[in-house]
This record gives sequence, C-alpha cells and structure tokens, in this order.
Amino acid sequence: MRHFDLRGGVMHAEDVPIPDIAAAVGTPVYIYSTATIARHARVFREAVAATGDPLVAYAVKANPNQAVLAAVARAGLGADVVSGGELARARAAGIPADRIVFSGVGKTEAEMAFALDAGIYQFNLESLPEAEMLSAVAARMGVTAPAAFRVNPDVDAGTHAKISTGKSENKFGIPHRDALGAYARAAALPGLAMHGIAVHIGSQLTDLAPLERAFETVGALIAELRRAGHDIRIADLGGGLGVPYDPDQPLPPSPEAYGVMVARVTRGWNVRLVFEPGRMIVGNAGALVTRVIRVKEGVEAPFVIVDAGMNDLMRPSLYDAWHDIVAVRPSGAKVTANVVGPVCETGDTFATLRRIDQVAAGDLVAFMTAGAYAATMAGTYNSRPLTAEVMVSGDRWAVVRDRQPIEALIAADSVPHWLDEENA
Ligand SMILES: Cc1ncc(COP(=O)(O)O)c(C=O)c1O
Ligand SMILES: N[C@@H](CCCC[NH3+])C(=O)O
Repeated sequence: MRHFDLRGGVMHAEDVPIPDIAAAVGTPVYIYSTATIARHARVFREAVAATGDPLVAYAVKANPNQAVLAAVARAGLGADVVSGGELARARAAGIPADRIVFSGVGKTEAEMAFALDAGIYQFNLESLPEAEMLSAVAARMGVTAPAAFRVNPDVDAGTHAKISTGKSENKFGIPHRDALGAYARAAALPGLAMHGIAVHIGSQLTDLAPLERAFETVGALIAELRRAGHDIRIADLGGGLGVPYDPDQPLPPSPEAYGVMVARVTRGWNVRLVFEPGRMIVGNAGALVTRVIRVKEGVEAPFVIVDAGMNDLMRPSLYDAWHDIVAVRPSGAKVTANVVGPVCETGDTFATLRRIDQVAAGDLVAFMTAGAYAATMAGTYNSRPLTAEVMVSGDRWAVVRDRQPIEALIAADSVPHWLDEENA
C-alpha cells in the first residue's frame, strides 16, 4: 500500500490531495505520512522480533521533527541520538530514557552529563579518551554509565563514500583489533559499566553481505571479550538498511531478509540486540512538494526551475543522490529535462537529462523519498528561510513546522553598535 499515490489524476498524501496542502501552506513544503511511519516501524519490529526482545531505536538524525518523533514513540520505538539536542527532542516527544542510546564521535562533557542525568540505556563510545571523559563525568555525578564501544570492523559497506562509516580510514569507532585492549582499559575506569558492543558501517546499504561480515566480527569479539572476563549483555547492530529511491533500480534487501540474516548470525550470542534504523522508518514517508517557477530553454534540454533548492534538499548535490521526480497532476506527456533550483550554485541540480513528466510554470512537482536526511539537513543559503513541514493522517493534515519567516533570519543577526553609530 502506497501512501503517496495518484487518485483521479492528482497525487494524494494518504487521503489528502497535495494541491490542497500547497494552496494553503505554499511551496516548497515537506509532507509526511503518519501511516507510512507506523507501517515501517511495525514492519521493522516484526522483521527483527525473532531475535528476542530487541530495542529498536529510531535514528533521530534521519528526521527529528517533533511530530515524526511522536509518531515513532507511539509505534513503540526508542531513539538513537547523536547530540544533546537530539536527546532533548527525543525526551520532549515522550521517548523513555531507557529506550535511548547515545552514538557519535564527539560527545561533550555537557552532553554526557545531560544523558546521565536522563538515565539513558547505553552510551556507544568511539574511543578510549571518550571513555575516560565519560568515566570522569559519571564518577563526579556519583553514577555508573552503561556503555559499549563501537567497533570499526573495516568492511566496505558498498555505499557512497560520504556515508560509509565502517572502513578503517573512517573516523568512527575503535579498530576491531584494538577492542580487547580498549575494553580492558575502560573496565578499569570508575563509573563505567562496559556491558555492550556496537557497530554501524554506513547508510543506504543495498547489500546484506557487508553487514553480515561486520556482525560476524562483533560475534567473534563478544566471545573473546567474555573469555577475558567482560560481561557483555547488549549488542547494538546500528542502522543502515537501504530504501528504494529509483524505481528502475533493483529493490534493496527487505527488512524481512535483514531480520533473517541477523537471526542466523546472532544465534547463540545470548545478548539483547539493539537496532538503529533511520532511513528505513521515514525515508519513504515523506515527499518534498515544489512549484515550477519557470521552464528555461537549454542547449541540450530545458531547465525546469523549481522553487525548492539545494538548501531545502541537499542530498542530490552532496551525494549525487537520486530522488524520483513526479508531477502532482501528470498529463501523461514526458520530456527530457534538467530539474534545478533557484540557488546560485551549479550544484543546485536535482536531475540532469532525466525523463520526467512534462510540466509548465505553476505546476506542482514532488521529490519522492524525502522523509529522511532531507528537511533535517536544510539550511538557509541564499537567505532562503527553512521550509514548512506538514503531516497527514487519513484525511487530516496539520502543519508540523511553520515556514520560517525571513524576519526570523534577519532578527537572528545583530549589527554592532559602532556601525549603528556611524550610520546615524
Ligand atoms: C550510529 C548510527 N546509527 C544509525 C544510523 C542510521 O542509519 P540509517 O538511516 O541508514 O538506518 C546512522 C546513520 O548512518 C548512524 O550513524
Ligand atoms: N545524510 C546521509 C545519511 C547519513 C547517515 C548519517 N549517519 C544521506 O542523506 O543519505
């Protein structure tokens, strides 16, 4: 069941005609489907249920809108956070602290204290100096921090270099060969309980084999760590499962196939598993709806200039990512075109020489699969305020983030008094 689909020739988000939202809220606008989020959360939980009583901790970075987090919380998921800000958001959405894990390579003392005070489930530590800092903060607060080391298994995840995290040259985790020594050192520190081990090798993975290799490394380490006397009870297998972006490409592995692989590889580990899916939960729950400003002649093909720019959806310019581009009221005619935004950068290009629905000035166009790493990575370059976000549920819809007024951008700056005085 698709929650963004044509009905009577008009694209709907669940039961809401998208032109109604665009008319009321303006464009560009992100639109999220509550039903898709709920369904993906359920599908993922069911896919990994055979592994016991796992914690499925949604990777907040994928989409931290409070409404999205509320939908995730309602689906019973926990949260994987990478900053104090994400922790505050997860708590504000009602996600219980004992379902929150804290990842990330640069946690600060203040963030550690905040998370200890909240009572989170586990810190995923990425270096010995980080363990030493957490130990000091916990000891000062008179508490014990539940912790894991994230190991870097040195596997090629086969994804875009900028979102690959499990190669030895990447900044993430500690080299798997150093793990035993690191656990020995950390176990001797006060205020730390090293009961976990974690891994995450990258995002938008379309092949299960590298994941399986990484998990095998974790399994071998669990056995070695236990032999060395460490009481390992939790294995966090990270996120990374890819989602379909381009309908002409083979489908990525299903959550079911992933769950079967995980159950096979982790059999006998005797741990509680943690998963950190992000994109899989929200990627296909969102679309970015934009309006064609004008169509300009080009040498090879026309330029369809839309009112969304790379500041609103950065993935194509950052990773050459593909987002399907469809007309909200397709006429049936097709054209080969370049789809670009208004930002003054050549990289502000969403598609080059792509076969798309023929559109004209004023038409609405949707960028699909824009629920993950989309609105959250937006910026205000070219003084373009942050765009509005809307959530639908059946025939209801609500603005879940107001369009930022330009006045807010201007008011955030201040002019030093000497310039004011000289102007006077
Ligand atoms: C530590 C960690 N966990 C989970 C995720 C979520 O990954 P994905 O959205 O690919 O599931 C990420 C992002 O890649 C991450 O860095
Ligand atoms: N931002 C990336 C994913 C990075 C995941 C962060 N660990 C993307 O859009 O695909």
